Amino acid sequence: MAPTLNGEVDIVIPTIRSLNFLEDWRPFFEPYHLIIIQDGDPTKEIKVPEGFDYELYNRNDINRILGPKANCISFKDGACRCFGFLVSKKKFIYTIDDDCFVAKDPSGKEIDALAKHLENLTKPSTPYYFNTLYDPYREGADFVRGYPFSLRAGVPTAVSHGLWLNIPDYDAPTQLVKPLDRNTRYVDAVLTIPKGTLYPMCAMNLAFNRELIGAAMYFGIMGDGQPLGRYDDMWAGWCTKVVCDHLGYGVKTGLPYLWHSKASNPFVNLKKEYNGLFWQEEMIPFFQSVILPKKCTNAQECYLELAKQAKEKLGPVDPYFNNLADAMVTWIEAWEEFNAPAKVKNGTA
Ligand SMILES: O=c1ccn([C@@H]2O[C@H](COP(=O)(O)OP(=O)(O)O[C@H]3OC[C@H](O)[C@H](O)[C@H]3O)[C@@H](O)[C@H]2O)c(=O)[nH]1
Ligand SMILES: [Mn+2]
Repeated sequence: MAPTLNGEVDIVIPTIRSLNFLEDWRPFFEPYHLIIIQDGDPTKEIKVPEGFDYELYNRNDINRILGPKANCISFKDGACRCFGFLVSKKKFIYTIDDDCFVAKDPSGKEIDALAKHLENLTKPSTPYYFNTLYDPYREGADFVRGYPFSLRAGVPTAVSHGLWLNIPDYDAPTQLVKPLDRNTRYVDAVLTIPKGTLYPMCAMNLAFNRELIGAAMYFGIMGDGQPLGRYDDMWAGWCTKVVCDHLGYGVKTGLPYLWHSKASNPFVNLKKEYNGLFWQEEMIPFFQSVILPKKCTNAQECYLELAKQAKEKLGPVDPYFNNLADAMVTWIEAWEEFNAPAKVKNGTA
């Protein structure tokens, strides 16, 4: 188990509701610093349970801190969470939704999701050759026969994507036709997503190495005033995976699980994600075809190149993508304002 890295971790929570869920996480989260992004009406008071060390930002704060660049941070969408990624100074970020609670493993033991994410992030990934016994660095497992020794050191892990029991993260059409579906299947595995493969990244239980990939973990312009919503984490997932593949970092998915307690309204969701259901048939082939030049040697440089290609290739699909590409550039400008560009070479920050 990874050591407690509480000096190197920020927990980022977007919220429009109450933060009572933190009581459930208190044993695991109390040693850590929270960055709370209050979305929606800034005059509404958000109560944080006693005993937590936190900073809280509402829309007025975001506008005051970023000035004109604030227009790259979404309003009335969970995508606002990436402001927390921007202002953090820590090496690791864990982001969690406010309707997610502590899950139990099949033995009935409470799952310390954050500790498992930190373990995932501090152990290597294996994107170049699939290990059929899954995570080879796990206690009681290893590389199987036929696995090349030249690849057994693995690569640095940039993203740890956790899963959810109970309410599954379905898109609106699926949720509308299968409202009673509950995820009861606990799969005891952590997989490295192979190089060249994209995946639908969900932000409700997500951790990443901010120094390696933070600059590319931008959640786009979604929600209020935008023709797209609920594709914030999808866009960030596609961008970060392409950047990780280029820079030689790994992305893991699987354990840890948490308990997703609440289904959002599928009718509201359908309106938010409607364009995305069509556009994803264009967005995904775009990311599958992206080639980043060798001169891009860190996440910021890769991301600016991605913004350029997204404007060229997706702008003709809809003018929204021109605005999104511009917002990606603004994000990097803000990122570099807040963080002296981390010159990351060979995966060590
Ligand atoms: O306008 C908003 C709406 C929500 N939030 C915060 O975002 C978190 C997710 O919200 P919620 O749990 O209601 O939505 P889900 O459909 O379950 O979430 C999925 O889709 C949206 C996101 O991508 C999310 O990561 C997915 O899990 C929650 O903390 C809300 O308080 C907001 O800030 N502004
Ligand atoms: Mn939810």
